[in-house]
Parts: sequence; C-alpha cells; structure tokens
Amino acid sequence: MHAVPPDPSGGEPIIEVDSLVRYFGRQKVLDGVSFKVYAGDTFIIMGGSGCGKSTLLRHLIGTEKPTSGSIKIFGQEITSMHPDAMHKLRGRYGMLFQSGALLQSLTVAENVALPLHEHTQLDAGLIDTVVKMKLEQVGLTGHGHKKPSEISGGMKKRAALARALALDPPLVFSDEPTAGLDPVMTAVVDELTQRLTQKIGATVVVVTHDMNSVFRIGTRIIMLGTGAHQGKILAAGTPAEIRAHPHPAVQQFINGDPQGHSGDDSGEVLYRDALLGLNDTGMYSRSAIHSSKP
Ligand SMILES: Nc1ncnc2c1ncn2[C@@H]1O[C@H](COP(=O)(O)OP(=O)(O)OP(=O)(O)O)[C@@H](O)[C@H]1O
Repeated sequence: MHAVPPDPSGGEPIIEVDSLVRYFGRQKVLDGVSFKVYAGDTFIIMGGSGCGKSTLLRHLIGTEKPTSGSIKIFGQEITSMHPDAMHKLRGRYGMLFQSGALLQSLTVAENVALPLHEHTQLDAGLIDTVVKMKLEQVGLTGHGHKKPSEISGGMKKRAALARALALDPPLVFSDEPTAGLDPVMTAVVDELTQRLTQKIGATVVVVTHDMNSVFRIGTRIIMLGTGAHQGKILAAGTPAEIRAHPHPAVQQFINGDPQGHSGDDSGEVLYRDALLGLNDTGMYSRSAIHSSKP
C-alpha cells in the first residue's frame, strides 16, 4: 500500500484521515484508510463498484460515523463532533451529491439560494444578487426562473454546482459529478471544477469513475481496492504516479481492460468475473458472487 505523497507546499492539511475503519454488520467496507488533502488539491477517490467510495465520502461530510479512526477537517476532529458544531462546519463545505438533487418544486434560483438562507443572515436582495452571480459562473444566466424539470441533465448538474458554490466554500465534495453526461458536458463540468481550484482557490474532493475526468482534473488520486483489498488504499499518488502504477488492478481500472487482473493478489478472482458473477471456467457461479465482494 502507498501513502499519498506529501504536500509540496508543506501547508497544513485541509483534510486528514487516519486509520479509518467502517463495518456494516460483519462486512468491513473501509479498512484502515489514511490520507491527507491539501489546499488547492483536486483530490480524486476512485475504485471499482462497491469499493467504498461513497461510504468514505459520507464519512468525510460527517453524515456517517466510522467504527474507528479519525477524520480532521480544517484541523477539527469530526468523528466525535456535536451536531450543532457539525452543522456550522458544513457551512464551509459545498456538496454536490447525486442524492442531493435539485428540489423539483423550487426554481433553479430558489435551489441555489437554499444554502444562503440556511447558513447566512443576508437579506433577500443580496441573496438575489449572489444567486445571479453563481448562475453566471456556471453559464446559467437567464435560467434561474425555470423549474428543474424544464432544463437538461447537464444544466441540472451545473445548477447543482451553483448551489454547492453558493457560500463560496473553501472545500467542495462532489460525488460522480459527471455521471450520465455526454463527453462535451463532462468536459464542461470538469472545467468548472478546475476553475474552482484555480480561480477561487477551493479544495475539491471528487468521487468519480470517469478516467478522462480523473486525469483531466485530479492533482492527487487514491484508488480503493476490491476483493482481498476491499476498502484499503490500493494506490495513491499524482496522476503520473497512478498512470505508471505497477499494480495490475490499477492498470486494469485506468485502462478499462476487462481482461485485466483483479484487486485480489491471489489472481483467483478476476475483477470482471467478480462483477459478472463468473467463476474461472467462465460459468456463472453463486460462490463467485458471494466470495469476491465486488
Ligand atoms: N448503509 C449501508 N448499510 C449496509 N451496507 C452498506 C451501506 N452503505 C454501503 N454499504 C455496502 O458497502 C459497500 C461499499 O458501498 P459504496 O456505496 O460505498 O461503494 P462505491 O464504491 O461507492 O460503489 P459504486 O461505485 O457502485 O457506487 C457495498 O458492499 C455496499 O453494499
């Protein structure tokens, strides 16, 4: 296993995760995860289906508590934080989650205004101005009055991004921001994410499956393992280090190679086979499904 390389600037980490373990029942979903995220990073969490990416993200935003381990955000331990303090801290996060989709009954502008009402004392006129600025930042000027059902999927993502940025957060969490988007819209959302770090100076943590996005926007990357490496950091480093990583499961994942090796060093279970529920003779097997923990 590899440690993420130290911050070249030597600054204090924005996020510090140490020996994080999470069980769901008897299933160990996160297994001793440790990493640091530094100011200005676009930190990518990637890995095969079920490796624990979303679970890790939910722990980072404090909606779930680990079985053991520590998570410090802006130097504050959040695993034991009082809910009121957690709510206050969340005012410094932007969150772009699939589950946190736009509220259908509100207009796009009203959706973007939500965090401003929740976390600030700004009056209605100022909120209106901030909302207009945010919509402009994501290229949605003139669409604020529309309901989410009246705009395209890509526009919805951008509206959700505007809402995540409403409070000018120094830290943004983003779960599969480009899922379901075409390549052009993916590039647009990636560019908006890059602007966040480059122009606004935010730190971004992104869960994504999209390898184009990973290498386009990532400054540091961790890959969580599956199979024998379930919930462990299988690889960590800069984009160049990940591209050159010797672990076959990493190469398989980044190259989308269905014949590659699994995250299991024993070579008994191919990742593809685990996902398909195939045994090594190519036949479907119940035990493959149950033993491989894809
Ligand atoms: N609330 C929960 N209760 C029980 N098991 C859970 C819960 N949340 C996640 N899991 C299990 O933890 C494992 C990791 O799930 P998680 O959603 O974090 O994976 P993921 O890497 O985000 O997957 P995907 O890429 O498919 O979204 C899975 O086996 C899942 O079934």
